[in-house]
Amino acid sequence: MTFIRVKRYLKMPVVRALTKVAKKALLAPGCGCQASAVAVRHVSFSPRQVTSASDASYHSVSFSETDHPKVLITGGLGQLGVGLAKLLRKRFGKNNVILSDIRKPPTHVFHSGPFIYSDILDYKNLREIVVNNRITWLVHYSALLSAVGEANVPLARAVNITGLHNILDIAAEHGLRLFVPSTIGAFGPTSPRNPTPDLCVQRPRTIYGVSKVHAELMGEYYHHRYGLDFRCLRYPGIISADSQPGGGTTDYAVQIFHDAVKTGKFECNLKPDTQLPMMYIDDCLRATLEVMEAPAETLSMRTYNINAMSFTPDELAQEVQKQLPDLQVTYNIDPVRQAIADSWPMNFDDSNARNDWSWKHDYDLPELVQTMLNFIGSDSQVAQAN
Ligand SMILES: NC(=O)C1=CN([C@@H]2O[C@H](COP(=O)(O)OP(=O)(O)OC[C@H]3O[C@@H](n4cnc5c(N)ncnc54)[C@H](O)[C@@H]3O)[C@@H](O)[C@H]2O)C=CC1
Ligand SMILES: CC(=O)[C@H](N)C(=O)O
Repeated sequence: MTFIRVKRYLKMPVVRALTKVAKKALLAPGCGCQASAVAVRHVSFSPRQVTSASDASYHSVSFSETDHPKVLITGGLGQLGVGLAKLLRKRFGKNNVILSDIRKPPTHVFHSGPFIYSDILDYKNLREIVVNNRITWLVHYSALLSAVGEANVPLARAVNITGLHNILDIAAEHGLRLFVPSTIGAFGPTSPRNPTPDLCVQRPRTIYGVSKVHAELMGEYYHHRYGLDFRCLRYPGIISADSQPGGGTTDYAVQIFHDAVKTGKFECNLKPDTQLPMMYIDDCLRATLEVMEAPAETLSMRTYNINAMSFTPDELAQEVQKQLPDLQVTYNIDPVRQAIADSWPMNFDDSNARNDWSWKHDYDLPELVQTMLNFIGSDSQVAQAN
């Protein structure tokens, strides 16, 4: 039994390739005891993989496409994770989707399905969760977004880059299907901005953007080198009514709705003519599920742009004013966010996603505004009644 497991383990492409590298280093001329210790330290995956050998083979062999996936969402208490868990639980069953984060979940989230503490910087804890829960899909949402990332570069580098390395290694070792979102922020001032295609110059000027280009490239590298089933969508700015954004450049497009309903006044931190690609959360989460379920042969790429609409603060304000004519909008520009927005795409070309796996958005600007106001309006009426 042990023999069979070790054989299966050695058959995993990632282990095979990494074992070769380790062997080569160990067999290099003049390589004695001391040198082998150095080699093992250099190939730092080695201790991680040796200790998880039997579990790794079990998981990679046992997953069948006809089974429901067992999903782990990291960073699940942010703007997107709770909504994604709800959608995936509807499809795969409540107990097949585990939300995780380093924050304490609100009561309604805690009672809505499995929640677990997971710090993506803690490799062993992450591995334990994947093994004990027989995880087959990993949706990696933990990140520091563009504006908060610029405010704390060392933390953004740790979470967005070191954390991603842990995720990639775990996913490769355990044969997981891995989704990592990228962003319009993975492009920079030298990228074509209107429209921005999938493949072009990517020289972002934020730690967030740099870390996301790194994630795209590392995921694709692991896919080609080790067969990791890596899938990635570049999201536009996401707009949601029942979850708050986590400190990005596109956050204004959520805040305007709350302020419009609650105070009738909104102070915008971007210039009125700053055009950015945006999407309603339901479209974003559906796209995520669709690309995760897409047959591998339909994916001509592993990283796709997706888009729904593009607008400026002025255009958004005018659309909101059609419903709430008394809304007053003023502008107080945040230079950090403005500089970031000025380097990002104005329009996103998502034709590859539309052609390859039939991506199609449901919400344009008028439907987005109507939906947001209905949701926030009814919510504030309930709050006032209570
Ligand atoms: N919301 C948006 O407009 C867009 C989001 N994305 C991407 O989608 C993903 C999810 O985004 P949001 O939910 O908006 O982000 P968010 O900022 O709202 O949430 C991120 C979560 O990561 C968690 N986190 C931070 N450090 C962690 C650690 N060490 N271990 C585990 N969790 C940790 C935080 O506690 C937080 O709950 C991110 O990767 C983001 O880059 C991409 C483009 C647009
Ligand atoms: C577009 C994003 O990635 C995010 N909302 C941000 O503004 O940082």
